[in-house]
Amino acid sequence: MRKIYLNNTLRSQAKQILLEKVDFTPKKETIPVTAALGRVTAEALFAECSMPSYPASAMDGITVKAQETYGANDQNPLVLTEGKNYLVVDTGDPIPEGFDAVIKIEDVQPIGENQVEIMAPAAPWQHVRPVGEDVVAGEIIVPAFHYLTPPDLGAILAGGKEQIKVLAKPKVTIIPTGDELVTPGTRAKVGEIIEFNGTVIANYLRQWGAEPYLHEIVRDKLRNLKQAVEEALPHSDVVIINAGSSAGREDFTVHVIESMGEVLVHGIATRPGKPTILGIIEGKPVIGLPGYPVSAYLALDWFVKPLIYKYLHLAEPQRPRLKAKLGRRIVSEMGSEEFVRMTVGFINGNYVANPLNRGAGVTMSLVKAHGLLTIPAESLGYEQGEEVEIELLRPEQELKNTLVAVGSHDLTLDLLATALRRIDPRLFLSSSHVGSMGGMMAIKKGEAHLAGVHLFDSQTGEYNIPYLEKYLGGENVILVNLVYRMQGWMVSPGNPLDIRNVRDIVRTRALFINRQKGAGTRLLFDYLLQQEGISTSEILGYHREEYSHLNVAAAVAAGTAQVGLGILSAARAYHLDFVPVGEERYDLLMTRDFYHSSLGQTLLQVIKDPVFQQEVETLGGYSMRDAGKVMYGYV
Ligand SMILES: Nc1nc2c(c(=O)[nH]1)N[C@H]1C(S)=C(S)[C@@H](COP(=O)(O)OP(=O)(O)OC[C@H]3O[C@@H](n4cnc5c(N)ncnc54)[C@H](O)[C@@H]3O)O[C@H]1N2
Ligand code: MOO
Repeated sequence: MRKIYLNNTLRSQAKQILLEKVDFTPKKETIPVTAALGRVTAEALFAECSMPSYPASAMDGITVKAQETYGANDQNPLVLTEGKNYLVVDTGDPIPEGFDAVIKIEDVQPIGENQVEIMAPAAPWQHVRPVGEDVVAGEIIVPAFHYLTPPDLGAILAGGKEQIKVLAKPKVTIIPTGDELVTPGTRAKVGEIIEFNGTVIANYLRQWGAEPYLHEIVRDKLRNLKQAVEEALPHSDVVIINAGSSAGREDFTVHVIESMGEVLVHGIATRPGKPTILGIIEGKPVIGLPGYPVSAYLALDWFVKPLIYKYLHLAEPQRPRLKAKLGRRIVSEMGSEEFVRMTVGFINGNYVANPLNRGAGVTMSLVKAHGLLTIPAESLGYEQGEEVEIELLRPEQELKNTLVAVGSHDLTLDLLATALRRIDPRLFLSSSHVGSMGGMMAIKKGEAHLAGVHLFDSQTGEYNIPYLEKYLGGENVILVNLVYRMQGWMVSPGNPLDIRNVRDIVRTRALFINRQKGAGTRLLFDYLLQQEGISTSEILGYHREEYSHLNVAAAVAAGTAQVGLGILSAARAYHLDFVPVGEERYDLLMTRDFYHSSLGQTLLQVIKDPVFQQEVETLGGYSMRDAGKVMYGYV
C-alpha cells in the first residue's frame, strides 16, 4: 500500500496532460441581470429595444423648430413665444412632434411670462439624443463567453433584458483529510491542526468564478475517503482532495484515485508542491493537493485555476511582473523548479526583492509576500544583486508605498505598522528580522528604508554609534531613537531554576535558547558572558538560534528551552517571568535622503504621535522619552 516513489513531471507538461484530458461541457443557467456581475455569458446578447427609444432632450432648456430660429444674432435677438415657437424641456424629456432642436437654458433670455429671446439660431437636432444613441435594437451588446462587468449589466438592462443565460459556475468539492485536523474554532491540542486549507482553497476558487463546496473533514481511512469522493462526484465538476498526497502511512489519495479512475500524474518537479496528484474519475478531474499550505495553494494555482478558466471559456489572467535586484543570495537545488515568496521594496528608485521563509508549511510567507520568484529547474539559484523577475501578488502602487524595515526585531514595529496606516491608508510597513548588524548592512547596500538597531559597544558603553562609524563610515546616515527597552531573562512562571544572572545559567545547567549572529541581544549575551569570564561552551544550547524575541519566548513557553534573553513585552506575550538585566537603546537607522523624503517625514510624525506612544508604553518595558530624537548624523 505504501507508495514511495513519485515521478518528477515538469509543471508545464503536467498542466498540458491534465487540460488535454479534461473536456468540460459547461452547464447553463438563466439568472437576473442584476445578479450577473462576474458571470460569463452563455450566448451573445442582442438589444431588444433601443435606448433612448424616442428622440430625447440632451439638455435642460427649450425645444424649438430650428427653421424658425434662423437669423437670430446679437444685433437681432429673436423673440419666441411659449406654446407656439417653443416648449420648456428638461434633460431626458421626449421632443414633441413638430419640434427638432433644443436650446440650453443658459442661452435663453426670459422676457415676460411666456416669451424668451435668443441670440443665435439652433441647428436642426442640436442637443437632441437620437433614438438608439446608446443602444440600438438588434445590436450586439456582448458576445458569448464574455465576463460581465458593471457597465455591461447596465447596457443589457437598457437593451430590454431582465434575465440572461450564463455559464453555470463550475462546482468544486474540497475534501480535507487528516486524522490530525480539527474544525476551526476548536482549541487545538498537541497533535491537532486547525483545518484552514479548505477555507483558503474555497476562497481562491470563488475569486476565480467557481462555486466551492467545503466537505467536512474526512479521517485518514481509505474507505471513508473513497466514499466522500463517490458522493461528491455526481454534483461536482472538479473534486479536490487536500493532503494525503505524499508517501506517509496514511496517504491514501493516490490509491483512491487509482481504484476509481486514472492517475495522470503523481509528482511534479517543483518545490514546494512536489507530491501533487492529477487524476480523472468518470471524466471529471480529481486533484490531490499536498497538505502543506503553501504547497497546496501553489498547486491549486497551477492546476485547478486553469481548469476553472477552461470551464468558463476565459483566458487565464497573467499576473504583472517586474524586475528587481536581489537583496540576498538564493541557493536552489537543481532538478526542480522552485517558488520563493518574496518581499519587494522600492528603495532609492530601485526595486529590491528579498526571500521570505521558504518552508512549505509557512502560510505567513504568503501573507507577507509581495511576489513570487520562480527559480528554473536547471538553475542553482541567484547571486545577491542579480536582477530577477518577480511575479506580483500585490499592486505595484502598494510596493511603492511600503516602508521596508530590515533589522532587529521589536514588537513596537508591529504597532508602527498600524499607526502608519491610521495616519495614511496608502502606507504599509514590511519588516524582516535579520538582526541589528544585518539591518545596518541592508541600509549600506540600499536594500531597506530603515533598520532597527541596538548594538552595545562594550568599550565605550555606547549604543549603535561606534558600529555606524566603523561599518558605515558614519556618512549620509541619520540615527533616530525609537525606544528604550528592558532586556532580561525570560523564564517559566515562578522562575523554577531561580535564574538571576549568567552564572545561574551555568550553575543550574539551564537549557538556553540564543538569538542569531548579528542580533544585538546576542551581542549583549556575549558581553555578559565575557564580563563573568564564562566561555560559550559552558552554555547549554548556545548554538540554538531563533530570529525574534517572540520566537525565543515561544521556545521557553513550549519547554524546549529553560531560559532566553529578550524584551519584557515578548515575555509578557507568553506569560513568562522576566528578570530584568538592563535598559537598552533601540534606534532606527536610515539614510539622510530617506529621512528627508515624505515617507521618512511621515514615519517621524508617527513616532511622535501620542496615541502610538501610549500604545507602546502599554506593552510594558518601554520608554519613549527620546522617541524621534536624532542621536547621530547631520539632518
Ligand atoms: N518521506 C517523505 N515524506 C514527505 C515527502 C516525501 O516526498 N517523502 N514529501 C513532503 C512534502 S514536499 C509535502 S508537501 C508533504 C505532503 O504531504 P501530504 O500531502 O501527505 O500531507 P500531510 O502529510 O497530510 O500534511 C502535511 C502538513 O499539512 C497539514 N495539513 C494538511 N491538511 C491541512 C488542512 N486542511 N489545513 C491545514 N493544514 C493541513 C498537516 O497537518 C501537516 O502538517 O509531505 C512531506 N513528507
Ligand atoms: O512539495 Mo512539498 O509541497 O515541498 O512542501
